Amino acid sequence: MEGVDHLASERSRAQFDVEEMKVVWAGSRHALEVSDRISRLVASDPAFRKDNRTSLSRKELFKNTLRKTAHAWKRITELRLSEEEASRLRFYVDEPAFTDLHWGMFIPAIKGQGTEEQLQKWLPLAYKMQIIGCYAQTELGHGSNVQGLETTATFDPQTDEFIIHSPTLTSSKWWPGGLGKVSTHAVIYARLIIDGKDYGVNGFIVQLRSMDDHLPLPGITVGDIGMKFGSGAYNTMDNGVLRFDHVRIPRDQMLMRVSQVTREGKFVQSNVPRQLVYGTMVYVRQTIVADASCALSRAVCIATRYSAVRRQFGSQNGGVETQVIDYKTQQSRLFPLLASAYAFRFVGEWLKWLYTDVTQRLQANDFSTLPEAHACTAGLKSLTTSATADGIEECRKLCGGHGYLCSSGLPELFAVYVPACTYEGDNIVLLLQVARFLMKTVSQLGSGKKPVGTTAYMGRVDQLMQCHCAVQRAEDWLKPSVILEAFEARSARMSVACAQNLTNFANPEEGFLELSADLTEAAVAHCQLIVVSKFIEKLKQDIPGKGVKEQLEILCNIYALFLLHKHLGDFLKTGCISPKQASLANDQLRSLYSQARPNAIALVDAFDYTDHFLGSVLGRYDGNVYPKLYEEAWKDPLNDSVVPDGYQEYIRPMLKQQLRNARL
Ligand SMILES: CCCCCCCCCC/C=C\CCCC(=O)SCCNC(=O)CCNC(=O)[C@H](O)C(C)(C)COP(=O)(O)OP(=O)(O)OC[C@H]1O[C@@H](n2cnc3c(N)ncnc32)[C@H](O)[C@@H]1OP(=O)(O)O
Ligand SMILES: Cc1cc2nc3c(=O)[nH]c(=O)nc-3n(C[C@H](O)[C@H](O)[C@H](O)COP(=O)(O)OP(=O)(O)OC[C@H]3O[C@@H](n4cnc5c(N)ncnc54)[C@H](O)[C@@H]3O)c2cc1C
Repeated sequence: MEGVDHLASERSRAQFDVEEMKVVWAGSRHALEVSDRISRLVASDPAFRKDNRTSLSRKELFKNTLRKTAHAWKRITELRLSEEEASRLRFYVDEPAFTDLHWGMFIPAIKGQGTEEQLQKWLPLAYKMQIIGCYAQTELGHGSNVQGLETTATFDPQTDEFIIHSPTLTSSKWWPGGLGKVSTHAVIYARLIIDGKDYGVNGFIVQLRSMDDHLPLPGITVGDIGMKFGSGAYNTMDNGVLRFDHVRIPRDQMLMRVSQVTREGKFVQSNVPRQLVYGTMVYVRQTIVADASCALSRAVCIATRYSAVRRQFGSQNGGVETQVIDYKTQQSRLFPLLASAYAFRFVGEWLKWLYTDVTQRLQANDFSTLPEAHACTAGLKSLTTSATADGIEECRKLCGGHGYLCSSGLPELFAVYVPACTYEGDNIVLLLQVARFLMKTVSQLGSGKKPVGTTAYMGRVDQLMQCHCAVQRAEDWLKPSVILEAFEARSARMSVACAQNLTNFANPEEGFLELSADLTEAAVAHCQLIVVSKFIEKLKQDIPGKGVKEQLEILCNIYALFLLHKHLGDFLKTGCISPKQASLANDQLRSLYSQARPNAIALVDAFDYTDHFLGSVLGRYDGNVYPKLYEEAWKDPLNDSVVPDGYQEYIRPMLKQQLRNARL
């Protein structure tokens, strides 16, 4: 029935103030106001319609994206939206596009690695979109191994230029989003060569296309790399291939904050660490963590609402059947994901703070926290994107058969999201970076250098190697100190075990390769500890609103105990908890699911997603699923005609043949 809220009774069961929870989710009252206003603006604009994406051809899809991005830019300028509002608008338009890379990587790369003069020259053009840029680092032959990039930038002292060249097929730039068909400029990464000497990989601004007719400039070959996973999905993006044939650019187009090349061709290293060349990746990894909570919460919102609508079995005396959300198995799959969405939100907030802090320190030439910022952004990007990709797929299964329909919104969400496990650093490669950081931390423990920040707990390693979990009753697992100690002990013991095993190898690098699978597990344990501890820290804040803090406490405990249950092997093997304590944790978890159950719908309402943004018949706010699913099916282009195209050519002759055979 139109206009009826089928989930009203669910909403009436909520034991907390949903409006206040919306503020917590958004980060502040101001952020909620902006987000709410902009999401409604996008939802009410027919130009941002997105329900037809899966039936468009690649060319139509791409042109449609160009139209939407142009319309979005028009609205941003007409309404004079602030940077924050404009970024929310792009978010709610919900279509991967070249603008993600322009605003998300090209501009940050210039900001982070350019000199003052370079910022003055390039940023105004980029901010007004008078140039459109992308981030061209990855090549056909190398993505993870940035030091293995082959594109060269050779300094020519005669003309005061760099000659950008792709010496091999594998040196072709491959993957950059926005490169294939749109970008006029790129920040490219190439090996700096002066007088035959290789100074490693640096960033350069290169114009790719003419500002008059958009044709590639001389010496440049550029195009799209082809269709990607899923229909619609990430195919709105023109991931590209790019080759240079001795393309000349002025010397002042090398990004020179980290290192400079003088007019005489002298290489000068600033007093900033070389790793700042990788700075844009640190920035984007941090935004990807925040984005993980958005993608996961969206899938969870769909699966939770649908689980309350869907009924199967359990009818007594002709009464209504059981809502599938009431099955404990459904709860044990769904509620940890709901809790993870909140956990990732808060760790994302914290990571943003860490990133801002490290940026301010870098400006004051304090580089001391850079290794930690790198390890945290790399590790949390890996942890949250892997969990989110798996979580979206789990939500699809939680919705049964209907979850497989594009109209559920889940297949497209999954297809758009999964590359996050690969881009901006393959998740395993990133965990190995965390592992290196942990091994370094452990190796320095006796040296008097006290571990700080997220590894401060390693400073109590002696105590953590000995401690015994104090849990005697299931309720003891609700104490934050108990949870923290278990996670700290597990992480410390796994890292120390790896460090000890490494000493069995004469060559530490060989040892690192041999033990890399164990090392990634230690890295995961450390990153999970960060997420759990930041959730617990969040709960120490003053959180207003009836019942809001209590709900968050339930979610925090679900998150931690679910992880404990999932990684029981780690906790038992390292002797952090006993089998009896593991079973008490499980009892507590079941009880927490029961406490979360009446609040589940309200907890996903707190994400404040419009039906337009969710793009899911199953996740509709009003729960009016069946009539809309039915309606949606008839909109499929296959149903445009009752008898399909191809009947005369293929079906009819086959049927006739069968008839003839039968008569014989
Ligand atoms: C809310 C809305 C948000 C929306 C968000 C949207 C944003 C837009 C998203 C758009 C979508 C897709 C974009 C995708 C873009 C890309 O994929 S760009 C390409 C990304 N590529 C990678 O990530 C490559 C991964 N590889 C690397 O990062 C490095 O090569 C690697 C770190 C793996 C290894 O580098 P090496 O140089 O070989 O380093 P090591 O020898 O291992 O280490 C040397 C030391 O440097 C330290 N290090 C390494 N990286 C960093 C860093 N980034 N920052 C600081 N420090 C770093 C490392 O720890 C070593 O330190 P040590 O010597 O041990 O002290
Ligand atoms: C949708 C999408 C958008 C992208 N956008 C951009 C962009 O805008 N700009 C850009 O420059 N790039 C972009 N990329 C490229 C992306 O950053 C790389 O694909 C990514 O960094 C992974 O590198 P790779 O492809 O070389 O993977 P590989 O490193 O070749 O990975 C292959 C396998 O090898 C494993 N492996 C690799 N090294 C190690 C190791 N040391 N130890 C153990 N295992 C290892 C990996 O775990 C993986 O299983 C994009 C990629 C995708 C999919």
